[in-house]
Amino acid sequence: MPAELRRHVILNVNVLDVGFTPDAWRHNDLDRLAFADAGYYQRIGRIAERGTLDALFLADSPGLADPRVKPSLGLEPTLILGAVAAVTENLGLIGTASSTFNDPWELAYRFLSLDYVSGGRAAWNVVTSWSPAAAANFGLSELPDRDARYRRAREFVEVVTSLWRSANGGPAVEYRGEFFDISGRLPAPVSAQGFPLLVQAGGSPAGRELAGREANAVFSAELSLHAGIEHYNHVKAVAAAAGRDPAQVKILPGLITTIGSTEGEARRRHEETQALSRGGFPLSELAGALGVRPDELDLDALLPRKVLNGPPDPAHFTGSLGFRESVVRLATEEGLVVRDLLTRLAGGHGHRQVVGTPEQVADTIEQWFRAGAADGFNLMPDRFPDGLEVFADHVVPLLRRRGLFRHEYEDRTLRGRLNIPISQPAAAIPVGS
Ligand SMILES: Cc1cc2nc3c(=O)[nH]c(=O)nc-3n(C[C@H](O)[C@H](O)[C@H](O)COP(=O)(O)O)c2cc1C
Repeated sequence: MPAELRRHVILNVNVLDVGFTPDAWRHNDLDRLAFADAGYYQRIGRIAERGTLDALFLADSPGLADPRVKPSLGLEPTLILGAVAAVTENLGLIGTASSTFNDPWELAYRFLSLDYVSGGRAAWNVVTSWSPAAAANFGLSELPDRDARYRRAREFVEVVTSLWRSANGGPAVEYRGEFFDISGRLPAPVSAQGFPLLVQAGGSPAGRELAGREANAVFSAELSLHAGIEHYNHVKAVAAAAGRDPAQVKILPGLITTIGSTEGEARRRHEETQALSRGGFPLSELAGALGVRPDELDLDALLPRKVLNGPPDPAHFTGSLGFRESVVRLATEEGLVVRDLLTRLAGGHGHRQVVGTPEQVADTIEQWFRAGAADGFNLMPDRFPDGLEVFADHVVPLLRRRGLFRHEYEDRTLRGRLNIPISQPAAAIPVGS
């Protein structure tokens, strides 16, 4: 099929906890520990496949979150994705793993094995992470600064992709870098799609650079169409400058959805979840994302100058610069006081949110896709599983009718569906250039 006929919106479902509104776990209808059960992900995977979604996406934070904020248990993503693979046939499987903490050989082995057993459906989402608690779990006294994390990420990606290419008789890897010194090859077989796709999340300049040079897809956080277009064009331009086809890097912002059969019903559902919030948490989360203390934010005032001037020390502010920029831009463009900003962010996630009917959700998706702000979305339903069910059963048919989404899976591998063939090995890029 010609490439232009295959071009449609890419839709992944991002499964975090019991849903994306921060206090969804307090809802009486939900099992707050459901996400500590592999069957939970399998049920969601089946719904996603019913809606012919591209992939199920899992974040990862290899450290304990504050249990006073929400239930803090997690299961390792590639293992859960293996369980989802067992009950699905086509759904892609995207797992997040940090390049700051893992070992590249071990990670390459784990993801290629997942890719093989799933029939070529896996992707690795590379992140550089932000949590000092996670760093301590890996024996680091502090989180390395952003520059060092991204230097390591570039080497890590190069080693992992070289190892994937070494599988099944490919060339052995001889790598000497600032962080890794490796002679090796992988014992795993190549998969039906060759090896996993590479996704990236992190919107700082270094993050966008890594994405444009290496990634097949980017999970971004964008609140306005204008910012979305800018990010989209930036990453595509980096890809072109690196000698890549810009169409080979797909931009997928997060999209939080609260859907009702009428706008009023959607609003009531949204307000019901908001009402579960017990204060404190959203403000502390926003403060952390901005790099200030909660008491430095006045609920009835605009963001303070200190915030607008940038993070106190960009090298040591450990949060995501991409998230931060997205939130500050929204507040300044729309003149929001902190209280209104918190409502708009539903907890400081920095992702676009739609509360409305299936038509309104489809309209947003179509608008961003046609405006060149997104190749698709990482969907973040307010609650699972019903938030995804209503998307699969009511939004997907609308997108199909508009010619924006597939009616059935056209290829069993993720690479085939996204039309991303394996490229020749890229020319080596000197570290730090
Ligand atoms: C959309 C998005 C999703 C992210 N998901 C994760 C994740 O699952 N696990 C993690 O450790 N870090 C995650 N990060 C955080 C980044 O890895 C981290 O903040 C890092 O410092 C780089 O972000 P930056 O380039 O935006 O500054 C995510 C960041 C963004 C923007």
